[in-house]
Amino acid sequence: MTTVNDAAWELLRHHGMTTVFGNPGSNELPFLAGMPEDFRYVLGLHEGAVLGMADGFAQATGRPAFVNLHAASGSGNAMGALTNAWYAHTPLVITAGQQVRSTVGQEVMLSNVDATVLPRPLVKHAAEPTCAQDVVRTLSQAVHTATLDPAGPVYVSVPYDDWAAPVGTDTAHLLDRRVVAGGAVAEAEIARMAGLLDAAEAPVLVLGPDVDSARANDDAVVLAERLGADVWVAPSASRCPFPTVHPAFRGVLPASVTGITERLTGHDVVLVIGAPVFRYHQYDPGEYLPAGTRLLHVSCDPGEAARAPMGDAVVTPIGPAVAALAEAVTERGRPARWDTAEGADEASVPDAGARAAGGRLVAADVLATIDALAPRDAVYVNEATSTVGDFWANIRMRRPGSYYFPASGGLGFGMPAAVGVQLADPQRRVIAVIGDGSANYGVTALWSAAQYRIPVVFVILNNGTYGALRGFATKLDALNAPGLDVAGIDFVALAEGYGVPGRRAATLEELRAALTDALAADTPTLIEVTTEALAR
Ligand SMILES: Cc1ncc(Cn2c(C)c(CCOP(=O)(O)OP(=O)(O)O)sc2=O)c(N)n1
Ligand SMILES: [Ca+2]
Repeated sequence: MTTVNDAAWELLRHHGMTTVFGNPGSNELPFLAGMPEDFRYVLGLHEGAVLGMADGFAQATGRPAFVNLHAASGSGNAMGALTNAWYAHTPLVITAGQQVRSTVGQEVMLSNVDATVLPRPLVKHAAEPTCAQDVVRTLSQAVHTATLDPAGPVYVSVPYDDWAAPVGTDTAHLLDRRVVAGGAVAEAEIARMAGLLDAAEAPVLVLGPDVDSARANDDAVVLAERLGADVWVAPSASRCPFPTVHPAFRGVLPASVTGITERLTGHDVVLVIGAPVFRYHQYDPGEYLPAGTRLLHVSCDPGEAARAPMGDAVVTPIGPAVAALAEAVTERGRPARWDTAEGADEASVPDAGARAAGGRLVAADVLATIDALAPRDAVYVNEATSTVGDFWANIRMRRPGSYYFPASGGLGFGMPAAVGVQLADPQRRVIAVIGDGSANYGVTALWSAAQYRIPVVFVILNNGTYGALRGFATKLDALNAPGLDVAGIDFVALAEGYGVPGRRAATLEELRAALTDALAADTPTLIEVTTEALAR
């Protein structure tokens, strides 16, 4: 007899989802007991780490990842990580074990009461099948829903007595379904936008994470070069959609209304692709756009397009849209200003003696040192929040899939996501730059990195404080707020406790030596660097 469990694994294999990121409880064991030989289970010690690893893995592969969590308590632990996956448009199928169907109403131990309510509003869909024979179809629906534009997480709760039940007769149809989005670019709208761009005196591009998710970076370069347009990365950047060594690259827009308006002044048409308009952060009301500037918005997400406070938007798949726009606009020739831009592709190796006040290393110099030693195709996972500006000013990124940052700012993404990205892409070295504050939200990922020999280089920038919050406390006149310092944590001891060798670096020489050794190793390393308390 074919059971629901047999058919579920068959469906996951059909979709190539043969890696299970999980942390089990008794509710999950009847499902996991049937795991076939050709699947691998990646255990995370906290569900936030499990989801972060799956998020990194899915973003790096561009394919849906499979997660198995424990009932309500496990799902609840993952909610913080889910905020990032939701805003990153990450395709995830998150399953959670439910108590025996007939006992949930009594709310016996480990009942996930109102299971489909718990993950909302951070999932595209949440379901608990009404009978065992609908489990496999529900999982099939989850895979397609997670994958269709805009991609995103889906949650399925399954009572554990369903797995042994006989599967329904219709399951075979699910294995040969093909479900694709229209994909046809909105030709007329793209043509209209191309016309407006051609007529513009000084167009400018603002590119977001979905350009990198669609691997449309090269077409974005063609579009910028044909238009002779400078390129900004959209604010609160969670991906790198454009090579930072290209002379058109101007940096990341600040996450403030007035800051963005200032940077866009002088441009009569702004084209935003693959990002919401905009992911503001600090509140400083002002004019959304410079007077006379027109904003055009290309998004794969109807929600983004509908809720924007300004601009004309078209909802369409990002990859084909960038290619179509690059094709449609008129070639203007390379602007002279690009040729005077200093060579962006030379490493800036800092003076070895550079020190901040108090003798601590300057974060920018640490980042420049990492950049100088890293492979040209290194992948970075960044979660050091007060030094994001230093990061983008010092780290050169050339290829798609080079940068990941928590898309909703939910900390605890960095270390787990770095493990997931490195698992997805063993050909490229992953370097995680993590603040000492952020590290504590995802530190158990070190254990998974050690257990599965996933060679991430974790660099902890230890300034002993929640630096970004100190920055906000100044802006918000709240410097007497408590809870802003995290002094005295020994990350080398923590790392070694989880099985990852640790090195301390108090000078740039020590950092260079530790980095060189770490990059030569095929196992994970943690390097703890003591840095200045606030970015310059
Ligand atoms: C899960 C979670 N908890 C708390 C915060 C609040 N928070 C916190 C606690 C920050 C400080 C991070 O400190 P860090 O040491 O990682 O980096 P910096 O010192 O460079 O800011 S930034 C920020 O938004 C958050 N974003 N996410
Ligand atoms: Ca810090």
